[in-house]
Order: sequence, then C-alpha cells, then structure tokens
Amino acid sequence: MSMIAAFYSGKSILITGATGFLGKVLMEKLLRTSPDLKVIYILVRPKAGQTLQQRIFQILNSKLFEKVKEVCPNVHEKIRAIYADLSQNDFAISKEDMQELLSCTNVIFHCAATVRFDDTLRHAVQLNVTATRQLLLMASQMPKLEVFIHISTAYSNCNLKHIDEVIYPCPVEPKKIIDSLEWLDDAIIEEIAPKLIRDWPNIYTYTKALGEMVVQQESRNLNIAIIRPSIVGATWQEPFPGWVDNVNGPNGLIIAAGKGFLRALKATPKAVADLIPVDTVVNLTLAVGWYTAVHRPKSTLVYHSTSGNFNPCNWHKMGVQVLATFEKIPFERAFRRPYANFTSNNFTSLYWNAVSHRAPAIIYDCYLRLTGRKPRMTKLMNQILRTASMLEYFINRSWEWSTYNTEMLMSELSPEDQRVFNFDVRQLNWLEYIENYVLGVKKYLLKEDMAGIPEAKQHLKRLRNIHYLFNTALFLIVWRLLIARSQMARNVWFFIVSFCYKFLSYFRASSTLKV
Ligand SMILES: CCCCCCCCCCCCCCCCCCCC(=O)SCCNC(=O)CCNC(=O)[C@H](O)C(C)(C)COP(=O)(O)OP(=O)(O)OC[C@H]1O[C@@H](n2cnc3c(N)ncnc32)[C@H](O)[C@@H]1OP(=O)(O)O
Ligand SMILES: NC(=O)C1=CN([C@@H]2O[C@H](COP(=O)(O)OP(=O)(O)OC[C@H]3O[C@@H](n4cnc5c(N)ncnc54)[C@H](OP(=O)(O)O)[C@@H]3O)[C@@H](O)[C@H]2O)C=CC1
Repeated sequence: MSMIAAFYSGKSILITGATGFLGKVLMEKLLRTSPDLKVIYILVRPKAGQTLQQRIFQILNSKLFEKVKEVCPNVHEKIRAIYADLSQNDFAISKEDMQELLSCTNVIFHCAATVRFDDTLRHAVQLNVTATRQLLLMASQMPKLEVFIHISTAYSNCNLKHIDEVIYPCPVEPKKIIDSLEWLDDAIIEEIAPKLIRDWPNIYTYTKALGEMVVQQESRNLNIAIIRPSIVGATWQEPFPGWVDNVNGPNGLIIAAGKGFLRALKATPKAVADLIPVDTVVNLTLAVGWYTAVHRPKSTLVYHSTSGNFNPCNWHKMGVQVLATFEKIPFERAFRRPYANFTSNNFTSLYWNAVSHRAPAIIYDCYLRLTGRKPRMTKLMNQILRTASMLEYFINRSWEWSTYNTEMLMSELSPEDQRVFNFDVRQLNWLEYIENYVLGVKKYLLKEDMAGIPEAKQHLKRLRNIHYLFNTALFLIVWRLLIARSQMARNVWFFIVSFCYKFLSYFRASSTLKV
C-alpha cells in the first residue's frame, strides 16, 4: 500500500494553476492514485470566452484524463472549481467560497504563476509575489491545513552558478517592491525594472525569487516546502509518455524546428540541457506534500527537481535525437527540411540567421506576393527568432543544483512509493524520452494524424530536391557572373572543362579496348 496515496485519501486539496501544464498533471495523478480523496478545490478564472464549467469540462474530457476515469469514474464530482482571479484583492473569491476554503482545506499546492519572460513587472509581481503572500495569509487562517507546497523554479537564482537547496535573499525586500508598485505609475515601473532585476535574465525568474522570499518571510507557523523544477518537459511515463499541451520552453522550438523554420540556434552544444519530465515533478511534489505533513521538518525545505546531476544530457545530444526523430516521424507540410545547427559564436549565429532564416523567409514572401497572396513568412520568422533569443540565456549556460533534500526524500520512500511516485531520473533513457516527446508534440500540440507520415516523408523528399535544384541554380548563376568578370575564374573553368573532357575520352577509349 502506498503511504503517499493513503495520505491524500479523504483530504480536501486546494490547487492554484490547475488549468496550467503542471497543474493538470498534478490533478490527474492525485485523482488516479487517491481516488477517494474528498475534494480538489481549484481556483480558476474564465478565459478565452469559456466559463469555468466549460474549461473544467474540456480538461476532464481530454486525453490526459482518460486513464483516471477507469479508477475514478466520478471524477467530475471530485473537482470543485472556484471562481478566482489571483491578480485581484482576495482573489475576487466570493465570501461563501472563501469560508468553505478556509474551513475545509487540508493541503495547498500553489502552482499558479505568470511564466512569460517579458511580462510587465507590475503583473509579474502581482501574480508571482503578491498572490503568493495573499495565499499564505489565507493558509494561516485554515485550521485544518497540514501542508503548503509552493512551486518555484530552479532558475529563481540563475544569477548564481551553484545553487543550493536554500532560499537566497534578494537585494530588495519584496514588501518594498509590492508597496512601491501601489503608487508608481506603469511608465516609471518599466523604467526601473532593469535596475531592479540586476543580473537576473528576465522579470519571470526575478519575481519567482521574490516569491520564494515571501514564502520564507510569511511562513509563520505553517508547514511549507518549496519545489524548484528546471525546464519542465513532456510526460516521461504517466499517464502515458509524451503528453504536452503548450508551446512554452522547448515545445515551441521543437515545432519550429520540425516544420523547418528554425534550423540554427545560438546554443552551447556541451551545456547541460536540464529538462525534467512533468510527471517526475508531480511525483516529487506529491511525495514532498506527504513528507512535509507527516514529518513536519523544523524549517522550510527546498527540493530541486532537476536532471543534470543525476543523469545529464547536453543540447548537442538533444538536438541530434530531435532531428533523428523528425526523420522517422516528420511533421506535416514542413517549410524546409529540418536541420539543427547549434553555435555559441555570435558571428556564426548572425550568419545562420541571415542565410538560413531571414533569406528563405524573404524569398518565400516574394513568391507569395507574386502569386497574389499575402506575405506572412517574415513576420512568423521574426516571432520565432524573438522567442529563440528569449530562451538563449538558458541554452548557453550550465548550472549545478544540489539535490540533498531530493535524495534524502528518495531514501525515505517505501519501495511501493518509489514505484508509484517515481522521481528518480537516473532511470530515464534520454533517447527514448526525446523520441516520445517529439511524437507527443506532433500528436497533442499539432494534432497531426500518424496516417499522414508517408505523405510528410514524400513532402520532405520534394523539399530536398527543390533544395538541390536551388543550390545548383544559385551556383551556376554565381559562377557565370564570376566567369564574365574575372580572368582567373575563366582559367579555372577552362581547366576543369578540359580535365573532364580528357577524363571522358580516356574512359571511352579504355572501355572500347575491353570490348
Ligand atoms: C535548431 C533546431 C533546434 C532543435 C530543437 C531542439 C530543442 C531545443 C529546445 C531548447 C529550449 C530551451 C528552453 C529553455 C527554457 C527555460 C525555461 C526556464 C524554466 C521556467 O521556469 S520558465 C517556464 C517556461 N516559460 C516559457 O517558456 C515562456 C516563454 N515565452 C514567453 O515568455 C513569450 O511567449 C515570448 C517568448 C516572450 C514571446 O512573447 P510575444 O512576442 O508577446 O508572443 P506571444 O507570447 O503572444 O506568442 C506569439 C506566438 O508565438 C507562439 N509562442 C509562444 N511561445 C513560444 C515558444 N516558446 N516557441 C514557439 N512559439 C511560441 C505563441 O503561441 C503565439 O502564436 P500564435 O499563433 O498564437 O500567434
Ligand atoms: N513550465 C516550466 O518549464 C516550468 C514551470 N515552473 C513553475 O511551475 C508552475 C506551473 O507552471 P506551468 O504549469 O508550466 O505554467 P502555465 O502557464 O501552464 O500555468 C499557469 C497557471 O497559472 C494560472 N494563472 C495565471 N494567472 C492567473 C490569474 N490571474 N488567476 C488565476 N490563475 C492564474 C493559469 O490559469 P489560466 O489557465 O487561466 O491562464 C494556469 O493555470 C509555475 O509556478 C512555474 O513558475 C517552474 C519551472 C519550469
């Protein structure tokens, strides 16, 4: 019997960010392993014209939740969606709902955040700092609360090279920032933002660091733990391999590469690609929830959910395997044949951007214009290159995260829990994982049918022929121009032609002799 699963049975669990990538997998695993939990409260806002109910209905009827329904057929009854906007005062939760949350909640998983790298400082502080403080305040008024789990990121201290499982202080107190945002206007905030974030690469990682500090300062006598995942990727094993549902992190780049838009990346091939499967993060999170509630550590423990020091993979290996998978299971209607060129050199990177990205986009847009269609490739390419440049910081560096707490927890689990809540990435086979990942991107993000693979392969062959034809034509044009202008080029040309002629004559003569 799993002790972790038993712990969550009969519990009322509050999840923020349950409609997000990590939140959905967390909810699924909880329902599948502890089907007799009492209720999962999820704080949700209406979005994209959908009501709360429509959003929940769509999530629970998605492929991700198919397996869970076999063990928990009444899954809809276990979820109680509560209207909430985390950027508002008191989260805009109604009095009745708030009362219910305060009196019933046993466990909190705080996953909600804005993960955009370029969000405004005001919004990112509201979500990643102020909302965390507000939730901690709510938690302190919950008599039945046993544990509060805060999801942060391994990059909250990415301005350091070696990162321990401790909360590092930020140069400016979060409270001072929260207070000043109340009276400063937006223009001034954006002006001071770069000065505040100092050597953090973006607003996201900076505000996640502030969020951790808030957790430390406002923890009162709460039983809290922090999880710090690195780059969260598709599922490894559960509920099935390769599940993924948004374009964040590597996902968008895999699409851009598979469709042949992105063929070079400013990346350090030997740098560690610290990906961690989302189900691994979820298993660790649930195990930490159990351990923190049952063992009540004296201080707030931080757990790194990273792969680098257990089972390192670098960007070169990842790129090669991603490309190999595109060969086997290509994406449909690619713009060009997929290719992956990783370079850490600024000059080479500029060259590849001009030759491999911008020039083909401009040529294609000319073709669209000539055929009476609206040009769109340059705009799309600019968007992709902007995204790639935003991620560059993370693919050109390696970090060392210590994992003492995570390893300690692994050794505390029973063999059954180690199996059901496996977060040991030493067992992960990268080649297999990446193949399933790319397949998952094709199936669940691009919604492409596997039956289209032969046609996709044919299309790639056609692209290869076009590529050869184009290169040959280009070579001939350049050569012709050179010959017209330079005596030296003409001499080389006559030398090659006479050499070929002699070779052919010799070949013909010797084959005649044999006969
Ligand atoms: C050369 C061959 C390569 C072979 C492939 C090998 C794979 C290597 C992958 C390497 C990836 C490394 C990733 C490192 C990530 C580090 C993460 C740190 C860990 C965290 O805690 S962060 C959590 C993750 N957060 C994010 O990833 C958010 C990043 N996104 C943003 O901040 C913004 O989207 C961005 C990039 C600033 C763009 O903003 P904006 O210009 O305003 O555009 P939109 O957001 O509105 O989106 C417009 C359009 O682009 C699509 N989109 C969004 N994100 C991506 C993406 N990552 N890749 C591709 N496309 C993306 C979006 O869906 C929109 O499309 P529409 O069709 O709706 O217009
Ligand atoms: N993905 C990654 O690579 C990594 C993620 N993390 C951390 O993991 C956690 C989850 O990330 P992930 O699932 O990827 O992110 P997503 O962007 O997929 O999910 C974010 C969640 O937060 C919710 N949310 C955002 N703003 C509000 C708001 N104003 N009111 C209510 N809910 C809101 C979103 O709701 P809605 O659906 O309505 O937008 C969504 O459910 C975050 O804390 C992130 O920092 C850490 C390391 C890496």
